[in-house]
Amino acid sequence: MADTDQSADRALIERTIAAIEGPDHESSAAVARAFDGKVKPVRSLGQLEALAARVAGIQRTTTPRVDSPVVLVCAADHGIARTGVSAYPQEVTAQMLAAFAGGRAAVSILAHQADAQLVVADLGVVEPPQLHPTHAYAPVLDRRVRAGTDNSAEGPAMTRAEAEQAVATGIRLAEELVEGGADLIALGEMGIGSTTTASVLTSAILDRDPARVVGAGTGVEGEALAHKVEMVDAVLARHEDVEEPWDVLAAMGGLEIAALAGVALGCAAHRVPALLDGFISTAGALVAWRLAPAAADAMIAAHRSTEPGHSMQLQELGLTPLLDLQMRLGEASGAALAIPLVRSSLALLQDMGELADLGRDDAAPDDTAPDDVAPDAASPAAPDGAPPHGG
Ligand SMILES: O=C(O)c1ccc[n+]([C@@H]2O[C@H](COP(=O)([O-])O)[C@@H](O)[C@H]2O)c1
Ligand SMILES: Cc1cc2nc[nH]c2cc1C
Repeated sequence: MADTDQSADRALIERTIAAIEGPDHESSAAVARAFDGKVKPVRSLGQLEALAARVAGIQRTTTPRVDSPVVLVCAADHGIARTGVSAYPQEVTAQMLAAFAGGRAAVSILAHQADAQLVVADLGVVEPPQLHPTHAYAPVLDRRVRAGTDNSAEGPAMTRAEAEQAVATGIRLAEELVEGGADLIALGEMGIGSTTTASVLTSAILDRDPARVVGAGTGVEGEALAHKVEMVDAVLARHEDVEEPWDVLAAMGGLEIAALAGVALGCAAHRVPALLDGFISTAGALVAWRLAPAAADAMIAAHRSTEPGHSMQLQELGLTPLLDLQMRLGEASGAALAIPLVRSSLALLQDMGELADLGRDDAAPDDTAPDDVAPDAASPAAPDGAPPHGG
């Protein structure tokens, strides 16, 4: 890559991080108060009220809207996948890209149900998919940084310049979507072997025991699961001296996770809610938070994946998931499912009647404090100290 491209990537990343101003708590509080005046018992819409208040804070308006949601699936391959850590072979990544584009994958159906546009971005699948005219349901954007990462148990997954390029590519994707009118972006991913990479990053960034972080992924059990934990241990041991966040990302990978970190940063800078899917998408969110803690204020957790590390990530980011359906599919399926919930919360805010109009004067208690209604909206703690690999 030319030096000029590299410095353009760095400048974009710096500019984006500097533009993140955090949520508007006054808009959140105003929305919470507005809900207290609606025709219902106070706080009876539970998390839906907090959800609308959070979107209001992110969009910095008392009239939040989600009219043009986009489901973005970032895809790439992982060198570590060739060490027997997944229940499926690597070529499935490219095959699934064709399935997304053909409109028959789970996320194709769920994005359609949610009236959301599906966009797929190839950050570095080993063999790009063969697409035909019938693959017209969703575009597959060529944003390839390289053809898959290297095996992180043997060396760095990628160079630091490639990690920066992948993050900058994610920022550019978010910017293009926002320029095209997207007012919410659902973050999803596809890549065989990615739960191993996400486990490595989560263990490193949160300083957790890999044995407690690693889960079944696509369905590894028994001895295969023990081998997966050993591989995560091996990657962490191979890079035990790496601490600075960018070096952690480059050493451990992956390309789509780096891009999703960039998308999360871009969303935060452009006041667009980033609706997180499962364990791998949230690994991208964790990287974004590590680079810019305030980016977490623009995130909404769609669901809780069955991967044990996902709950650890969400806790650290201060996020309460909207759904818990024991899903572990990825590809933005859980995020797509939560889009109608977000829209419903905003429709309730906009269209419900007022208790006052019923002639009641016990409408709204005057003790409403923003912290009461949006437990989720509190800023998560900035990463403190210098955990191993955490920088
Ligand atoms: O989102 C999740 O929480 C999730 C949990 C388990 C598996 N996945 C999906 O499965 C793939 C990774 O699983 P694996 O076993 O190959 O590491 C990848 O394509 C993900 O989209 C996703
Ligand atoms: C078939 C299949 C579909 C997926 N979608 C997301 N990750 C996936 C992994 C596999 C194996």
